[in-house]
Amino acid sequence: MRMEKTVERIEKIISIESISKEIKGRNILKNVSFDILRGEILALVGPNGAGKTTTVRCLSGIFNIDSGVINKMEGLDISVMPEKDFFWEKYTGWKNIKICFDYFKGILTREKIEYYINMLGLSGFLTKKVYTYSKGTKRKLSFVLALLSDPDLLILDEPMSGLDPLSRKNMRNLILELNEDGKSILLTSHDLAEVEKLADRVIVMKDGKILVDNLINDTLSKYKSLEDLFFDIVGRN
Ligand SMILES: Nc1ncnc2c1ncn2[C@@H]1O[C@H](COP(=O)(O)OP(=O)(O)OP(=O)(O)O)[C@@H](O)[C@H]1O
Repeated sequence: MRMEKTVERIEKIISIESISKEIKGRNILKNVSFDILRGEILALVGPNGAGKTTTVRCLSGIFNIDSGVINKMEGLDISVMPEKDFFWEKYTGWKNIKICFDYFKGILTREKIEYYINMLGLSGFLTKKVYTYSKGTKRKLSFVLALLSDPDLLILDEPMSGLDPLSRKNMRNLILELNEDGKSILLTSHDLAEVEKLADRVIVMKDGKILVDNLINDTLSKYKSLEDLFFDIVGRN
């Protein structure tokens, strides 16, 4: 994980205390607790079905929690890039951006939006209708839409799925830039090499529970890579 960065580890912007969520009679989240700290890039990893997206949905208010508490700092602006893209598919990329831009009353300048679009290599696609986009291009548009509210906390649910290697690198650089500009970031990913490059802290989930919280370089240094640690911890539990 990133060695060179000093994160202010004091200010909790979100505190999740023992949340549980049942869906269709199954306990999907079981007493999940963790904090999100200002200025950090926090990654949530875990096998398929671990409960990462459910956690994100509880945080963003799409799901109500059955028990526990989510304390958010007052005035905190949160934006979510959902796992499943949501667009007006019959409109062009530009029109989708315009609708969200107007909704957020143009908080971001046009220059800034164009910068994001160029960083992600999206400019050539925006005059085309969204239903014609590939999976990766949709992810890039979804990312831009999530940025239009200029949030304090950006929640990215598998932002890089379907992206080619160059697009991944560009998105990674943009995430790092956004973080340097002061945004806190929570992301989920299956790409552990990518997580190692991005995250300040990693949480490992499985079966609706947290196996490891606060995974930082000290713990990781005992392993060759985050992937090795993941196989060890997830395999044992
Ligand atoms: N709407 C739903 N109806 C029924 N089961 C659901 C629903 N949403 C989630 N689940 C179940 O909850 C569990 C956790 O799913 P979730 O999508 O949160 O996991 P995940 O860690 O994000 O997985 P993945 O890595 O595959 O995206 C899974 O067993 C899933 O089948």
